[in-house]
Amino acid sequence: MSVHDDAVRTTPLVEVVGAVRRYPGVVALRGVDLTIHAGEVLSLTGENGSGKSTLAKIIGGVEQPDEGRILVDGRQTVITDPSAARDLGIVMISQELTLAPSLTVAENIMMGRLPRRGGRVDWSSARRQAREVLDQLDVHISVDVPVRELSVELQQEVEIARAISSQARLLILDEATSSLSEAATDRLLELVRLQAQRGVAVLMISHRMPELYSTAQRATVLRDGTLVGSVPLPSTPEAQLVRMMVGRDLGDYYGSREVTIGETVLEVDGLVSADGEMSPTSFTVSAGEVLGVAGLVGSGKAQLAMSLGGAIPASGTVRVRGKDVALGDPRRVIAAGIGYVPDDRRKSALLPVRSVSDNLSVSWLRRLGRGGIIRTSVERRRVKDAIERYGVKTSSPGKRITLLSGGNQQKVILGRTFALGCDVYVLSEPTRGVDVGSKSAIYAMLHELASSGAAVIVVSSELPELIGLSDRILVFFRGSVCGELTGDDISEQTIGDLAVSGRVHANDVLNS
Ligand SMILES: Nc1ncnc2c1ncn2[C@@H]1O[C@H](COP(=O)(O)OP(=O)(O)OP(=O)(O)O)[C@@H](O)[C@H]1O
Repeated sequence: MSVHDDAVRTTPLVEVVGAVRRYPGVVALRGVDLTIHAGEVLSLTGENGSGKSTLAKIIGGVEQPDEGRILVDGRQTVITDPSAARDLGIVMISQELTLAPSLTVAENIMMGRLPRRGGRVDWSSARRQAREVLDQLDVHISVDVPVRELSVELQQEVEIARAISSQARLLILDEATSSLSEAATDRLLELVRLQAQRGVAVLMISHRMPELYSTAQRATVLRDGTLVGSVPLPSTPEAQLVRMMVGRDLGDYYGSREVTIGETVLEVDGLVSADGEMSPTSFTVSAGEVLGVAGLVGSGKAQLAMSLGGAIPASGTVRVRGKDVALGDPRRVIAAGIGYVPDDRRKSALLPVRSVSDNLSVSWLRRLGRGGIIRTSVERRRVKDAIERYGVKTSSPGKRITLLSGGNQQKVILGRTFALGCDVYVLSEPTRGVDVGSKSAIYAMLHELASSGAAVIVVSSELPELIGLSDRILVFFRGSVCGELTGDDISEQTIGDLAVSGRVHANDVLNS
């Protein structure tokens, strides 16, 4: 008998009964129940804004329910704050990093439970324990460097190391894999399975279906703050789970369009990123074409998007409809007709203290400019149209953007960029954090942009998405393009081989 079979017969580790959470203008949870047992991996799924993070925060002590009860080991409990949750063995890892940037890796991992000897902190033991847990995660960094010197991905790994080493009884992962590389994601999921075998309960929020199907034993589905139901995994077909989430069949998920490739719109010649991570790169993209860009983390694909979007210094030639684009300056890049969506929305795309409305209109105003004279009624209508068109879930256009759920923030960024009427769109990880239903709507919009004559570049680490959308795919390996695929040559196998080794293996037959 598995730990899971055992678990479901016993008292749940955590039980939420009738949770209600209201925010100004929105009821995020409307009486939701959830149970999770020791040794179980439970996936919490649902569309953007359906209440998943709110429920996770209630269990993690970050938010208090307005109504409802929480039972831990069958006993009613008030989880007043995250430290009370930690005392109960509940540890949450979210997308927002909670590390102390000026402290070292070891200090962060061991924070709050530094080993002592003779009344003093035993630093050598602390460093050794931190090292051991990083080794488990296969993360090879010095435990003595301050966390602020690490990349976002490595910081996320330190966060995970801290949670894993804290002897948690319930681990909550709120889209914890979204900024991890493929390899790091695989390692984390393996560790999740291992923790569950040891009796730890794991509550996992992710919009990536393959992750849920490979790791969770059950899915609890929320829609608009209500519980739709719980189903076993992996035996529940994906289409059924999606229907529970979005309330309808998604049909032709990636969509399609009549591909009419027109004249060359974008010419890239010898483009090099100043950080040296991308070697000279040349290609063209035509009107009506969707060009996919694949590659592992660190392959140079992110530098391509950032260089084209003006987010990092770069040299070489980029032309839009024959006109040179000034590189390294986001404003001039937009003015030259390139709409860019970066992958790190929190850092570089949002105006965090401003409203949904301001965040939607910021780039229109920049592009339309006209001395800053825009009639507010016109702008209000544009904002309202964009909210409807892109399915942004917000109680009002005046709501502060950071109070929207993560996926809805992403839809605002895409919406404002799509509305620019550019010749070229460069979209880096466009559907990160976006739910399945909205992904499908975004794919339809990408087809629409291409059909209307734009040249679209999609940089993505999700292969099914790239394959479903692209007419042609460039694969990066160690800083350069190592392959260009079209038609039947496009497959997960060929892209994967090129991305990992820079070449196609003998058993992948390429049409030459
Ligand atoms: N602090 C807050 N103030 C106001 N509204 C909030 C706040 N936090 C969340 N909300 C709203 O509550 C609803 C549920 O948000 P929540 O973040 O729980 O959704 P989610 O299912 O996790 O979405 P996603 O998949 O996009 O992360 C949304 O409408 C959101 O805008």
